[in-house]
Amino acid sequence: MATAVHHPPNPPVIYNFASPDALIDSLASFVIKAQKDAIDKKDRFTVAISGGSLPKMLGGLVDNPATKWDKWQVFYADERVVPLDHPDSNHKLCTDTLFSKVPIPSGNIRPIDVSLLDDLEELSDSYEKELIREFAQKDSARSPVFDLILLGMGPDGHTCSLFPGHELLDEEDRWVAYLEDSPKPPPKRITLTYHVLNHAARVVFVATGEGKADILSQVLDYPEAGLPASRVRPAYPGSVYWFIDAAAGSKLESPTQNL
Ligand SMILES: O=C(O)[C@H](O)[C@@H](O)[C@H](O)[C@H](O)COP(=O)(O)O
Repeated sequence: MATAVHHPPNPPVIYNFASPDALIDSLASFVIKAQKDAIDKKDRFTVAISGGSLPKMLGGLVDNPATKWDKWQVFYADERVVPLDHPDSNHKLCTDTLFSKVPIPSGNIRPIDVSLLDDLEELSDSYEKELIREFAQKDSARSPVFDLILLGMGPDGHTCSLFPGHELLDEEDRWVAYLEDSPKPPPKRITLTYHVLNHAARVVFVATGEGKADILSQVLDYPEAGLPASRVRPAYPGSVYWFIDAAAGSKLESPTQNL
């Protein structure tokens, strides 16, 4: 009987750009390539997207004829527990910044169920069920394999709503979890867990600006410190990519590549 070979995760690939504008163009090309791979294989493209500065870095997809929006199935990597038209909502941010500018069918975007805002456990369960419908039922998979997860990183090394020292860093069973004590406001959020992040085919982090330089070095040069963003290491053959600009990369010791 053949023995299963345990392959270690692929090392992070770090793409360094002279400016945010150059990054935006290359990121769009990367996303289009991932989209093509996914559609060729299964005629749909599953994407998770975070808030913060990330959505505006996807501007290269607007008016881009290669984007097949009707094939996208979009989930939120994390969401603040607020109404969808609230200024803190990641759905509102992504809609205002990106989705309102492109022909994506509204049914292809999965916001949280706002009838459950008062019950975080029910809310995160219902979002997990959305993922189960998308992945377990369509792909007959035991774990969700997103084609692409697009993430930012906060100044403390958090990603999604996974914060340093928080008990959710050890959540191994849930696909979606909730927290009521986020150190970044607002306090109530739901988030994808590492179970989901580390089963993805591709995770892309985007980090730009001098303000990210110190933490980027800690996350990438000293992964053993275990900051939340360092723990995103998709299982083989998945990969994690970092799209950074020169300012964010100014303190980095790890080797970077041009794209
Ligand atoms: O809901 C959120 O707060 C975000 O999803 C969060 O995880 C964000 O991506 C990081 O905090 C980075 O934010 P910036 O890109 O704005 O630095």
